[in-house]
Amino acid sequence: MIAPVILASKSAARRALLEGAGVPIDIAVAGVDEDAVKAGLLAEGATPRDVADALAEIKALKVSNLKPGFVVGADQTLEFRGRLYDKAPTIEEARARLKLLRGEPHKLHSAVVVARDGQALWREVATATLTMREFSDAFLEDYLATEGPEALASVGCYRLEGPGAQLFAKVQGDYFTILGLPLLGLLDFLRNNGVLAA
Ligand SMILES: Nc1nc2c(ncn2[C@@H]2O[C@H](COP(=O)(O)OP(=O)(O)OP(=O)(O)O)[C@@H](O)[C@H]2O)c(=O)[nH]1
Repeated sequence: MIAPVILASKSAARRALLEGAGVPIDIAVAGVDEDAVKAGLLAEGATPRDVADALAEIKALKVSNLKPGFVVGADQTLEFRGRLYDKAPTIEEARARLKLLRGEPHKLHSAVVVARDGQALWREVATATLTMREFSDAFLEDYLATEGPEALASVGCYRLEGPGAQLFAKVQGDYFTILGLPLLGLLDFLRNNGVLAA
């Protein structure tokens, strides 16, 4: 029996991706004050991509100092016109966000870091570019009524694998990256380190 990998994330999508791929995992939420870290990094001029990488590392390192074995930390940031956007806290803000992104391309930066015993061993940051179509206000209201609080759980106010697919004209990038985890590189690391069969 191989030791489970620890996923330092509360993300249901990340858990589903790993368990769906057959990776035995335990969950340990890092409890990092992400807003404070993000504000500090942005004040120093960090890019949205850098912020995702740094947060993934902080979460992985924090849990790896507490628990043995491989610890996976992850983070995803949304970049629109060079600016980082966080999850929308309310449906009203989700509405405003989707109207902002309507008809335009935005980027999702998904970072993953594997750590063990307080040391980062491997990392990857992958970026996808998604272009929303010019959906109507009426469509948006139906979408928000259908998606409800789920729209607040993801950084772009959508689940690509769900009703969110109807928001898009074009998607360029890796599906797993969009859902929040550069999975294929992580699976490669796990195979190269004896966790998964090669
Ligand atoms: N199901 C789904 N989730 C998505 C999609 N795009 C982004 N997400 C989720 O949006 C969230 C991005 O926020 P993060 O701050 O990286 O992660 P989190 O959910 O807060 O969880 P932590 O790793 O504990 O920080 C992640 O849970 C992603 O899995 C998508 O298309 N589908």
